[in-house]
Amino acid sequence: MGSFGHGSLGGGSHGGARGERTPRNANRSVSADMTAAKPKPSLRKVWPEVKKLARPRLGLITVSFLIMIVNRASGLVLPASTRYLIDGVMRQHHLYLLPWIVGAVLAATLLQGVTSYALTQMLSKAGQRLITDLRIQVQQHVGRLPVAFYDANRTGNLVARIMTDVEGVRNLIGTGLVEFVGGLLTAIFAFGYLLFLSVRMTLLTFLVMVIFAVILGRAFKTIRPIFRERAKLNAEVTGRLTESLGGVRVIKGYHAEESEARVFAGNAGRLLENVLRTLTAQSVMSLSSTTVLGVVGSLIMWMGARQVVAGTLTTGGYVTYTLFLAFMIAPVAGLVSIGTQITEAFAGLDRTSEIMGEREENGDTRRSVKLPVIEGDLRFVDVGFEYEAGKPVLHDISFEAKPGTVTALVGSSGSGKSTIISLICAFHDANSGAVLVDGHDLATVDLRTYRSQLGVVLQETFLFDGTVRENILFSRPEATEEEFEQACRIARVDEFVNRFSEGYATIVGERGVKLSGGQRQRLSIARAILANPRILILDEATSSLDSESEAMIQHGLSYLMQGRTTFVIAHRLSTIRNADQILVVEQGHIVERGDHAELFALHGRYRELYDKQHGLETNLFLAPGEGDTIEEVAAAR
Ligand SMILES: Nc1ncnc2c1ncn2[C@@H]1O[C@H](COP(=O)(O)OP(=O)(O)OP(=O)(O)O)[C@@H](O)[C@H]1O
Repeated sequence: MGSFGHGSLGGGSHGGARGERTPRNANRSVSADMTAAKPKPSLRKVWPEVKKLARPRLGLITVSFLIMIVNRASGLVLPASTRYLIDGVMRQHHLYLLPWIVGAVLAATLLQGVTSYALTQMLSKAGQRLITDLRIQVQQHVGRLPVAFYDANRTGNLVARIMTDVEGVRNLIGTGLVEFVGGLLTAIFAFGYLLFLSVRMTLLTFLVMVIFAVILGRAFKTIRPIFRERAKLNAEVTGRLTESLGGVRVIKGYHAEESEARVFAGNAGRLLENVLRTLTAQSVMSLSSTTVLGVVGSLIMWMGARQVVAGTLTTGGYVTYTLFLAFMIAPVAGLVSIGTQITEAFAGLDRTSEIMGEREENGDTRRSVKLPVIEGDLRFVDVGFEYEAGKPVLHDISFEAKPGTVTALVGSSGSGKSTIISLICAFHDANSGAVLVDGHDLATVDLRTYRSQLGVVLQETFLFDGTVRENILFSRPEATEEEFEQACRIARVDEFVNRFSEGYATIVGERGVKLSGGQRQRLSIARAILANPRILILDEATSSLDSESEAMIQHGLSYLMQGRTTFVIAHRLSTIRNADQILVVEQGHIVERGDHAELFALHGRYRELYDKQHGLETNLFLAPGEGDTIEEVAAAR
């Protein structure tokens, strides 16, 4: 049971923690698993995203470009000066030129160094800041997505979305961009100068380069989908790994380490295959660029030497030409690796924009009703609900829970109890009928104003690997020390915490592994007491805690329930007996309703469940008051 998420959220604006169940198909309104194959990213598709990112940084980008022009132009002074050095100084003995040439080269090199430094400082840092901004944005957005989205997407996948996918933009705004545009600029400068030195040789070289560019374009086309697949694979591998590391107790309990290792090895192998494919493509590219270099080099040698002999080109002109050619070709060849990086960046950006396009649960324009402090009157009016189209889970559910009353939901497994609770938490919207809170349709309510009045205590307590104090204050960080201590006292957290040497500063371990089940429960009750919700959801533990813990929890719970509209997925007989109304749910219908005495006398489904459970419970060590026989209870009524 308890499949509406395992978070124990004591109020606050949190939308619900990720449950640990296997993902089932999502609500229709939410996209299916985002790892599903999507068309490849294209510049046109991600361009709006690139523009959005670049706009606030236009000043920085413009200044960087100006610096880049200076940087690249100064880099060409050295090769350009060779011609004057050979022809003027060495051959014609114009020694007076030498200091000028050397001075110019020194100054240009210095300028190049300083501008390179400035560029890296400005752009790399801007790139890293951008990554952080994006991560924060994506995380916030993901936090505001509906529960159905989480059901359809694996946790590890979402982690990859937030942490890895955005990293690629560094290559767009940061160093990748500098190298790409810088390389292009150098190539253009060099091309102009080459034309000036020899039109024929340059045009021929250009032709070879164009052919190379076409090949390169083709290669990129093949390589891009492989990169996209890599991101997907990576997310899958991380996803599975996160799950199996989190479920280590079950894995060890079933001695499934080896099969997990096999799954991981298989996944890692698929990842390797993908990387190898891109490496093959990359090596083909670098092979072709080396070939181009060789072809062009021989061509220049052939034609240049003949021109020098014929007297149409000076020796200095020839040497300078060769140097410039290298300056033109090197960046073009470098574009190969930068191109790969930029392709990766596009793939990442595409995935980021996809997730940012998911509608937030509070994003519906209908959600405009801001709730004041509510009474806690909750009504279901002919509510129908289905997770998947055509497979209704709830049918015509109608009931009212008056402020301050306790409503217990009972029924067999899979009957729809958790789904009713999910609708109360507004994790899903009703497909037909309405859920009303103090008369307001929950589908029109601003979720922040509603959820802050909702408290949830689940059997699977959701704890962070922080201190006891942090975990309790999670529901209301601004609570005073007095309020905090009072909540701990009522929930009897103080009793066990005082025995810890670190007290409230004790670290609870991931998911609270360093606490016992009963201690975790008490902690989550303190959290809910602190949140002071108007509506309280309790998902009772099925496993019996020892009677002492049980009694302690019961004490906290009965305090917690006072004056709040409470919904319990009930397993404890005491809770069921004391509930103001019991709804018996079967196959998505409420088949019986009433209090314990009425339903008990009815001899229907409730009586059947009750007898069965009571039979079970009498075989257990029970909490005080829980072992009464049916006759006693009936007589007491
Ligand atoms: N996210 C989901 N996607 C699709 N179907 C779902 C989803 N969650 C629940 N269901 C289906 O809805 C039905 C009702 O499930 P629900 O969890 O509400 O039952 P339950 O009464 O709380 O059961 P239990 O006591 O075992 O937790 C079941 O048939 C279940 O398979």
